Amino acid sequence: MINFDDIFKQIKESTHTIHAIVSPLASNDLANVLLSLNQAPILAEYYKEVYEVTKNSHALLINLGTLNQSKLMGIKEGLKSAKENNIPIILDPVGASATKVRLETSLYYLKNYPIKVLKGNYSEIYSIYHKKLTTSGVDAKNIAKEEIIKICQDLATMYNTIVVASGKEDIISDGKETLLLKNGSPLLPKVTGTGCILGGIIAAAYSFEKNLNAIALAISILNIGAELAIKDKGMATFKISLLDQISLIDSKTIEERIIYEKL
Ligand SMILES: Nc1ncnc2c1ncn2[C@@H]1O[C@H](COP(=O)(O)OP(=O)(O)OP(=O)(O)O)[C@@H](O)[C@H]1O
Ligand SMILES: Cc1ncsc1CCO
Repeated sequence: MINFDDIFKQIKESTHTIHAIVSPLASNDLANVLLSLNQAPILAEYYKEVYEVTKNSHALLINLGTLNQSKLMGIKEGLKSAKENNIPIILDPVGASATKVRLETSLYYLKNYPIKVLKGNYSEIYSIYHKKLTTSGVDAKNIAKEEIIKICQDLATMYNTIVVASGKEDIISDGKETLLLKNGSPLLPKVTGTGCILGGIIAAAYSFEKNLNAIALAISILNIGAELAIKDKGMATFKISLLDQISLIDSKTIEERIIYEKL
């Protein structure tokens, strides 16, 4: 049984600054989730201030959702600052399976910066590994879980990072240890930006403890929150109830409900 008591207590009792450069689509929910977990989100992305903001933060989350030129200039400053000031970088390669520029950008960041956590959905992780878009033939929905597990393990070793592949079952691997998490709700992929929110929770948890357990806690906060949320009153109520449950959840509830395998 994983014990989340200590890390959950740290998160709830001390506040870290999480610098998040994310899609505007998800930014409000992500910031509110971090606030509800007692953390301090900051969403600066103007290239002239990004270096300074990252330097004063405990983690930098880079999310490629809704890219544009000025955002890329900001991201470059954030990555430079994180590398020079030893701030952990969490990369969410949104859309790396869909366009060449997102895939190439993700691969460039992985090669040139110390990415501590790479978190994508199955398609994104598959595309990064094979350096190939899933729109060009492969249907990532049909990729066997076993194949994605092996990809996570290999990518983690190749880039000296922790890899998270999100989906019906979530995979976490540092190349040596691998966890498979089985909580969640089929309604989660019906709310846009839940993967982006997950990136924010992972960035916060990882800034407290740099290990697989922190990531497992982050995923469980979202997925068990979704299991507890109201599901029979429509999607808007589900989303609000999900945010409520995330703000109310405790480590005991997570330990009681988590379903996982150590591979
Ligand atoms: N079919 C499912 N059943 C249960 N949980 C799921 C399912 N699909 C996704 N999830 C959960 O939803 C969360 C988001 O994962 P998902 O893979 O949908 O991210 P994403 O594709 O990056 O999302 P988005 O693009 O909307 O930000 C994760 O916590 C994951 O475990
Ligand atoms: C729908 C969508 N479009 C760009 S980012 C995003 C959120 C899912 O990651």
